[in-house]
Amino acid sequence: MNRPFSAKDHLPAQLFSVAQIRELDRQTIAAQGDDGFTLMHEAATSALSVLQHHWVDARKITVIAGPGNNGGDAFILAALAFECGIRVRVFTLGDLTKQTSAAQKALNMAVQTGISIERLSTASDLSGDVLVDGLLGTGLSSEPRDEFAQAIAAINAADIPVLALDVPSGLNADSGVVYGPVVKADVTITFIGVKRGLLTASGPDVCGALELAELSVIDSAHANIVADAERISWARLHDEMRGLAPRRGNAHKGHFGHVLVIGGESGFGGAAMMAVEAAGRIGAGLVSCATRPEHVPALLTRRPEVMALGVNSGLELAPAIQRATILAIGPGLGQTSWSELLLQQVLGAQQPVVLDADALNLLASPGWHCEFSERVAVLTPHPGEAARMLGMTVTEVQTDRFASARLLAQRYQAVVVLKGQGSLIADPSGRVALCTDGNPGMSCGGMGDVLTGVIAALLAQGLNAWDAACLGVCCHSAAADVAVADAGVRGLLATDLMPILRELIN
Ligand SMILES: NC(=O)C1=CN([C@@H]2O[C@H](COP(=O)(O)OP(=O)(O)OC[C@H]3O[C@@H](n4cnc5c(N)ncnc54)[C@H](OP(=O)(O)O)[C@@H]3O)[C@@H](O)[C@H]2O)[C@@H](O)CC1
Ligand SMILES: Nc1ncnc2c1ncn2[C@@H]1O[C@H](COP(=O)(O)OP(=O)(O)O)[C@@H](O)[C@H]1O
Ligand SMILES: [K+]
Repeated sequence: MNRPFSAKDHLPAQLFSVAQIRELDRQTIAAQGDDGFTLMHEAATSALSVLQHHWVDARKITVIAGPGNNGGDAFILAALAFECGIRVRVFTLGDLTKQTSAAQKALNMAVQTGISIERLSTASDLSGDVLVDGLLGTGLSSEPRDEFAQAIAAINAADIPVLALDVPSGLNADSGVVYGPVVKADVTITFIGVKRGLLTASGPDVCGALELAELSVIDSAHANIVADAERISWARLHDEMRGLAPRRGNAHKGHFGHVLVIGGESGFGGAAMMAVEAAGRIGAGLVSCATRPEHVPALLTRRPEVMALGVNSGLELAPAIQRATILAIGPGLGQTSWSELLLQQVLGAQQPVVLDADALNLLASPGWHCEFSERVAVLTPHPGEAARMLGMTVTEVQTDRFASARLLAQRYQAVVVLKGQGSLIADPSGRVALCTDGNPGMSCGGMGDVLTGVIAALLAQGLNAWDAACLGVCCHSAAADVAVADAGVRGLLATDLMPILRELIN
């Protein structure tokens, strides 16, 4: 098996909000005692070396510079490239009378080298070996306005590799949201720290290869500012030994917990079966399943190891709950009176619990809200479920995934996994981790059910809610990455992950 390696593992663990980056920026510039030109020069220097590293043969580049400091970076890069013997064309856009003094100096530096500086228009010829996108950085405030939108479209249409400075123009680097047109970069060199939005929602779709130049940010600034979120991946957690301890020889099944999966209303039996199988493959000592009786034969045929309980009225559930050490409810649960009766009993029990899918939809409905401050609980909503739980639209949830995950964790007093590209794990104290594993092959039915089983089995083996959620999300996503490595993303099935989960967890 290929060792799963996140393409993001060269990046540090610390992820920052844009406000934090601006503060690191501000404190460093204050200490340097200038208007920011020194830091800008350093940013441009590192960007040029990234350009030359990725495009060794680049002899002719076109630089597109906006009116802000992102444009400032671009002007200096143009000047430095010219001095290295690269042919450079620079196009500008926007109101340059609004330039900061650092950006003005940057423009002057480019002018003084003798580079031709032109206004970008629809007739401009975007040619060369590389396009440098210095249009908009962290200062983007909304959907790119007219001429910026046209410029972005022209950059994307040019069919020339793009190096984005700091942020692909049009991407909100704080949230990962794209409001409208956005540059699709081949490489993004981001400055000072990794902005959290580059790694979640649409961020990874437009950054291309992401590189970081930390620049000479002063130590005292870093000491004052605690990163907003932590980047995690399977390889990182594994290297830091944040997983399960090796089993001792004298172990028995009672040491590894008993997961009871509850779900599988008529027509949805497979969901519960997938959670069951994943829990087994991650190493739960025992796995039971309470489901509609009609699903029991199929379940036992696929997995005779499971203890299958056919539940009709719902009242048969109590003894099974008593025997379990971990409850996992939701996969295929439905929202019928049967589902409600099962959920009620789970909410009345004490064991650590994983809640997913329809269990979350029920929790979101009137009269069902509850908090888990007295109980170990992991909630795993996708953005649609999160929207129902927060009384928002999906767009509102995604507009600030970090805030949405934190709000849910706080409201439910539980660890929350907000799923989707760049899955977030949040706890009630506001701590957030972002998983950089995973791929769009996972956008298929049943993937979430597998995750439920994975997290339940990690709880069963003694991890706390935070560690089980972080390790579970990374293991699940890394398994999907292994699964698509040779065969591609289309056609991945949730059950394809099962044997890989087993190899990874060992
Ligand atoms: N020394 C330093 O400070 C360092 C800074 N660094 C660099 O600075 C960048 C941040 O610079 P920044 O704050 O000037 O913002 P930036 O991204 O250039 O955009 C602002 C301009 O865009 C415009 N604009 C905004 N929204 C728009 C829209 N929707 N559609 C159209 N236009 C829009 C806005 O105009 P306004 O809306 O105000 O009229 C304004 O003119 C950062 O990403 C990094 O690259 C690094 O070099 C490290 C050192
Ligand atoms: N594009 C993607 N990139 C990374 N992970 C993804 C992507 N699409 C889906 N996933 C992951 O796949 C799983 C899908 O879960 P969910 O939507 O609950 O599926 P289901 O309800 O069908 O079981 C989640 O863990 C989610 O994070
Ligand atoms: K940019």
